[in-house]
Order: sequence, then structure tokens, then C-alpha cells
Amino acid sequence: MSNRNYAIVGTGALGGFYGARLQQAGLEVNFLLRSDYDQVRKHGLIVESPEGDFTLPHVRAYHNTHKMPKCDVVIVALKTTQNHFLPQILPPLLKDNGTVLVLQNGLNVEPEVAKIVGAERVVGGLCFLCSYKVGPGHICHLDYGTITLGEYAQDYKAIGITDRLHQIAKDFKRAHIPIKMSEDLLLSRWKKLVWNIPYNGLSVVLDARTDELMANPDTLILVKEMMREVIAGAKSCDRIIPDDFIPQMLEYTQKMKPYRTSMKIDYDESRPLEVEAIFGNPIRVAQQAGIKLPQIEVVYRMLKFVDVQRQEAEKTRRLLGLS
Ligand SMILES: NC(=O)C1=CN([C@@H]2O[C@H](COP(=O)(O)OP(=O)(O)OC[C@H]3O[C@@H](n4cnc5c(N)ncnc54)[C@H](OP(=O)(O)O)[C@@H]3O)[C@@H](O)[C@H]2O)C=CC1
Ligand SMILES: CC(C)(CO)C(=O)C(=O)O
Repeated sequence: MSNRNYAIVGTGALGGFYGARLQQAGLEVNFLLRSDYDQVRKHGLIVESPEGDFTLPHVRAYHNTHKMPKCDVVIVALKTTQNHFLPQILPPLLKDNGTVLVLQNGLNVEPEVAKIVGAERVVGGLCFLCSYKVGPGHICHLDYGTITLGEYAQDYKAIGITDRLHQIAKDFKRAHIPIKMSEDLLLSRWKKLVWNIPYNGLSVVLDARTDELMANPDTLILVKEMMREVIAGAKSCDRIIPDDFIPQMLEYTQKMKPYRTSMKIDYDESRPLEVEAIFGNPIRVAQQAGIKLPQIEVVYRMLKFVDVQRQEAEKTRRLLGLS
């Protein structure tokens, strides 16, 4: 049995789900919470899942990083829009030889964390998970769950699969979380963006679920064209995604239960959108290599517009005491 202890920074749809699974498998997991702290401290976590519902009535819940024990593995599961909190959260939580595992969507999230804790402490992970938070401490897992783990090194240099990756993978497998390991984290991040960029973006701009985007011939064309642009973006970083990856992603989505993407859920709930991590960073990275991604850029500008509008409306509602 591993004696590695874990911290979950951001106990929401993703962090709450994987953290609960790790605790259920017997590992020590320390959960950092914000608005859900009181509820989770008193009543623990509830997970509904097609793989079996379960409740953890007692969890190690904290709302202050300084009160948490130092951990071997700190999992970053905040929305990227909240990453400005990481410089305060991470240093007191991490053991001297500890690892930060970044499970967020988007590109260039590891370099952000590396600036705080050092590149040698960072590992990334891409989560193929459909999960959302129903209420405080209550997570609904809809489908999938595989994590692709990859080592991070300065400038996303591919450094292969290390011993610590195997160690972390072992803990997750113990918790029945399917794990793949990537030799090249940057390639894996771009591959994930082949899905996230078209579906997350169009779901918000067009107010549509994945099945609706797939069923309509016009949106299907847009999805495919945006996927081709993501592949061009990856190529600008010398990462080659074969063209047959597009039909694979389309088939994956076709088989998926009708799904409101995570960005659409954020939009519907008036939360800030992960526009910069998922759109802005890939656009800028490609641009630095002299490659333009014009269709992705159109959706990016639209998303920024609707995001600002929503946040302004939300601020007004708060000022009026309406939310
Ligand atoms: N959900 C999914 O199925 C998938 C999500 N992802 C990615 O995973 C990441 C997390 O997404 P998701 O779990 O859906 O998001 P959620 O909004 O469900 O969870 C994030 C949690 O972080 C908490 N939080 C935010 N700021 C702080 C803080 N300063 N201190 C403590 N807790 C904080 C939030 O609490 P509060 O309520 O207080 O704001 C919330 O509970 C994103 O990058 C997303 O794109 C990737 C693949 C699938
Ligand atoms: C691709 C998917 C749906 C997980 O499979 C996802 O990553 C998301 O909603 O952000």
C-alpha cells in the first residue's frame, strides 16, 4: 500500500471525483475547499456514478492551506480562471520532494505552476472525464474518467515516462481510475484541445450540447475545421497529430451521451470561462511560430465578449443582492 499522501486543490466536479476515489481506495487525501467547506466538513462527499454511487461521510476538509499537512502529491483541480490563487496555495502544501499534478484543461498551465514550485516538481494530466457538481460536496460523474499523465520539463521538452509517473499511476489504478502515460505532455495537451476547442467554444457561442453540434451539418463542418486548425497549432510546436485523429474524436463524441461541455456549464452558471487556457494560449503559441488559427480566433473573440457581458451582469446582480 502506498504511503503517499494527496492534496486536492479545488474539490469540485473533477477534484472531488478523483479525490474521493483515491480516499475510497485507502489513500490519505486532504481536500481544500472554499464555498463548500462547511457542508463537506460536516457531511463529507457524495459521488453519483454509473460505476457505483458512494458516500464518504468523513473527509479531511480544509479551507486554509496553512492548516493542511504537507503532501507528496498536490492535485491542481481549480478552474484555470482561479490560478491567480496558486502562488499562495501551493508552496505551504508541497513536501520538499513533492509533486504538483496539474489536471486542468488548456495549454501552458504547467509552466504557470512551474514558475511557483519549479519545473522539476510538475507533472501534467489530461482528464477524459464527464463530471459536474450538483451541489456542495455532491458530484455527479456521467461518463469516462481516463487520465493521461505526462512529465513536465522546461518548455514542454518531452522527457519520457519516469518512475514518479509510474508511482502516481499505481495509486490511481488502485482507485480504479484508468491511467495512460504519455511520453510527450505537449503532444497530449494539443490532442485534448482537438476536442475542447471546437466543442467547448461552439457549445457556448451557439448555446448547444455536443449531440446538437454533431447532428447539424453546418456545425459539424465548423467542428471539423476547428479541429484541423488545432492540428495546425500543434504542428507549429513540432507536434504531429495524424489527420485520422479527427474521425476518432468525432466518433468519440458521437458515442458520448448528450453533453453540456464544462465551458457551457460555467457559462450557464455565470462563472468565468476558461477562455485564456483553452483558446488564448494555443492561439498565442501558434502565433509565436508564425501560424494563424483564424476560425479559432473568431470563436475566442466571441467567447471573450460573452464572458465579459456575463461577468458584468453577475456583478450587477451581486450589487443588487440578487445572487
Ligand atoms: N468536470 C469535468 O468533467 C472536467 C473538467 N476538466 C478541467 O478540470 C478543471 C476543474 O474543473 P471542474 O472540476 O469541472 O470545476 P469545478 O468548478 O466543478 O471545481 C472547481 C472547484 O475549485 C474550487 N475553488 C476555486 N477557487 C478556490 C480556492 N481559491 N480555494 C479552494 N477552492 C477553490 C471551487 O470552489 P467554489 O465553489 O468555492 O468556487 C470548485 O469547487 C478545469 O480546468 C476543467 O476544464 C477537465 C476534464 C473534465
Ligand atoms: C472531452 C471531455 C468531455 C472529457 O471527455 C472534457 O474534457 C470536457 O468537458 O472538458
